[in-house]
Amino acid sequence: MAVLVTGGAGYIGSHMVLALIDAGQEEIIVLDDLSTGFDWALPPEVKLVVGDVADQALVTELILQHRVDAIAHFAAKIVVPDSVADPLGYYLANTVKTRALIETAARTGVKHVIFSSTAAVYGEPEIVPVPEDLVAAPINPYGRSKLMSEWMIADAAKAHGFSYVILRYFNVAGADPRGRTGQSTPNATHLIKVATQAALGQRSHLEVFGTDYPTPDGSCLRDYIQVSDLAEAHRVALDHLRSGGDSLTLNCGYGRGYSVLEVIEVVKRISGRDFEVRLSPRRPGDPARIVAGADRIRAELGWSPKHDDLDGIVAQALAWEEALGRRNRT
Ligand SMILES: NC(=O)c1ccc[n+]([C@@H]2O[C@H](COP(=O)([O-])OP(=O)(O)OC[C@H]3O[C@@H](n4cnc5c(N)ncnc54)[C@H](O)[C@@H]3O)[C@@H](O)[C@H]2O)c1
Ligand SMILES: O=c1ccn([C@@H]2O[C@H](COP(=O)(O)OP(=O)(O)O[C@H]3O[C@H](CO)[C@H](O)[C@H](O)[C@H]3O)[C@@H](O)[C@H]2O)c(=O)[nH]1
Repeated sequence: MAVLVTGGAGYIGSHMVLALIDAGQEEIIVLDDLSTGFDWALPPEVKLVVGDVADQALVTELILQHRVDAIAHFAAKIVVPDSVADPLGYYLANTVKTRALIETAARTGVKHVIFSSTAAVYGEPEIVPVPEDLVAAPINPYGRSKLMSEWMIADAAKAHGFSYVILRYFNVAGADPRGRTGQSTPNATHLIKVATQAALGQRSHLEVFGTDYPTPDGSCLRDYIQVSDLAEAHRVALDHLRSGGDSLTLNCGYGRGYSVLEVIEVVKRISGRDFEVRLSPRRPGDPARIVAGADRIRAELGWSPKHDDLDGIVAQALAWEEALGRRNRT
């Protein structure tokens, strides 16, 4: 039984590959077009195929040749403000290409699919922490592109007899505690990554996008989940499906929100470095607060996070950023 990991050379996918290896999964095939991923993010024993998830001939060949029983589909475009500027690009990358992949999976008899969805499907939820049953109402093209894919996967699973787990990630942060991989995208936009770069002097300053939100300090609230805990959620989801478990849609978060200003304070404290913070206008597409209702994944999969600690997440992000700086200098 082999697992096809699309987008496995990216940030979260490369942590999933490590989680699978650590759990003894023998055959792992990564399909990645390296648009934002890196071949060096993968251990040498993992087969990397450079290609597009929508290349149905290639994906069919990989599935049949390696007898793939499960696909973990990470490959996507992921930046909320970019999706506002380029909605058609996001619908192509995240919806149209997912359709092509799922069609290939259905035709070739793949049994299980794990899909990377997002808290962005909830939009501006009225209930926080947000439960999975809340009607999804995304407020940006990124969230809509992912919600459409969720619907396609659920419909196709019923029609074609595969099972799935849709994981709705909240804000993913941190790095492999053993330093094997981390978030490596140049010009990244994610708050914790940007703040650690500012702390290390790799950026001149950090902008806070919006201080007039209806939150305690006026900046946005997010639920930051450590990336290896998230990868472990995928691994237990795979075990669940392989042992005959039902299809599920689950939030991945800790159930606690931190504001942008709080995160910045933690980065300054943990790094011991001060940096310039500019208070700027709101960024398009940002919801004010989004925090996971986090009970269902524990109940359904027995998932038990090991890194639910913002200080630790920031320390990992700093360590990875320093390692990346050394790598880029050599
Ligand atoms: N980072 C977050 O906070 C976050 C939150 C919620 C959901 N997600 C989802 O998690 C998944 C992984 O995100 P990430 O943060 O690791 O991003 P990433 O950009 O590091 O990884 C995406 C990977 O997919 C590859 N890729 C993109 N399009 C492809 C295609 N058509 N064919 C083959 N490979 C392709 C890229 O090269 C990259 O390696 C995405 O689906 C994203 O929407 C991320
Ligand atoms: O330099 C920065 C970067 C971010 N922010 C703020 O920090 C918060 C978090 O922003 P990120 O860009 O780190 O993450 P998002 O919440 O926009 O989105 C992330 O989490 C979402 C789920 O909540 C989606 O899944 C998406 O893929 C993923 O990028 C937002 O309020 C944003 O405005 C800043 O103030 N300054």
